Amino acid sequence: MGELQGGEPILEAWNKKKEEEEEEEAQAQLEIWKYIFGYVELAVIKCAIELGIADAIESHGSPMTLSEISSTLGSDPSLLNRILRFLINRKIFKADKNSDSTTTYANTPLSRRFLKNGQQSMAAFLLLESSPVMLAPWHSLSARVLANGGINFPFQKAHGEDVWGYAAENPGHSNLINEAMACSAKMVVPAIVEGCGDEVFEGLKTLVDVGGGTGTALRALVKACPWIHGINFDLAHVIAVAPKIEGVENVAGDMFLGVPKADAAFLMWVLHDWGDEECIQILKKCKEAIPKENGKVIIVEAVIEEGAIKQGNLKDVGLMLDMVMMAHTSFGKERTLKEWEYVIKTAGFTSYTVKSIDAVQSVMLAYP
Ligand SMILES: C[S@@+](CC[C@H](N)C(=O)[O-])C[C@H]1O[C@@H](n2cnc3c(N)ncnc32)[C@H](O)[C@@H]1O
Repeated sequence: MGELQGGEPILEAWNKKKEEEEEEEAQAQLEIWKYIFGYVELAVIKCAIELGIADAIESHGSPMTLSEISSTLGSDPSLLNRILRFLINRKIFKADKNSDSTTTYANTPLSRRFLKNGQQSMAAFLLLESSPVMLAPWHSLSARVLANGGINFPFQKAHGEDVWGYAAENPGHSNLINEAMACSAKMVVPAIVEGCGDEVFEGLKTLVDVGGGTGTALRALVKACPWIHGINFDLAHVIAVAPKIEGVENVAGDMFLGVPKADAAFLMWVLHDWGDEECIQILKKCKEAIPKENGKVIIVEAVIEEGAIKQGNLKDVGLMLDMVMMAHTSFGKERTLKEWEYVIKTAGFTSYTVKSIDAVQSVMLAYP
């Protein structure tokens, strides 16, 4: 009897463990397909953007039937039906049965991110990441990891030069990058202004956006803070196609050689493209460009922090971006707060603060 009483909990624990293992096995068998066919989502969404499905529904102004969408797009209705079925299953579009039993298709907040234009459009970003140029380097990621300190950069291996050199020589790809960055800038700048705009921008007369692309971030910033004169600073091939924006001056140059003088320097999604040594050089050039007494460098980047600053899904986006940096740049990476502190302090800044905003990135203010 004594033995049985002692044996029961052991048996129970053994059964529970077995059940858990079986559950994990079943889950793994389900999840594995997600990874095997992971590319399907990206490819079908790219197809939907190229077809202009969300745009067609949006300009129609109300939900559309399959035949209406397919005649607007000039597409094969049965193939389009299968594309829509896939995207509806992922809740990217919505389907409703009407009283006359016809089905109509509508946009959702998510499908509106795939409109070709508009404040919330992220279509250009998806088209960049799914372009053959950006997909090719992923095939050499393992070679990069095995390089053991040797030079084996996936982007160079695929295209013969780094991403910025390639962009300078391929205007089509450069445009894709500029448009993708503009999508993200349109989303992030309002989050910065809302999250900590007073502290960051008040009192600034001039602000230089280093690696500012075609000026989308400054366009939004000078609109929100009209007392600021913006200097949009980027490589010559980017500035050559930057539009004229009221309150913003376009300046071409190389941030490793020098940065135009201003009350503050703004660096959004620039430092993550570079290794520590390069970040320190860029930050030193920014420090030379701002006043010693009250200048600051505004760094807008993800902070990969173990649970502390950015939680949940946004943390996962930061980790995905880190993989993107590994595939697309030579030494770029997403950094933990400790790693940011290292580059900021080594570049000669005496103090810094970090603000969390409603975006993948946080705002770090570095003071000389
Ligand atoms: C990832 S994009 C970020 C663009 C913009 N800050 C944003 O967040 O939308 C990096 C930018 O750095 C620019 N860049 C790269 N090397 C540069 C250099 N040596 N000097 C100035 N800008 C550079 C690129 O042309 C590109 O516009």
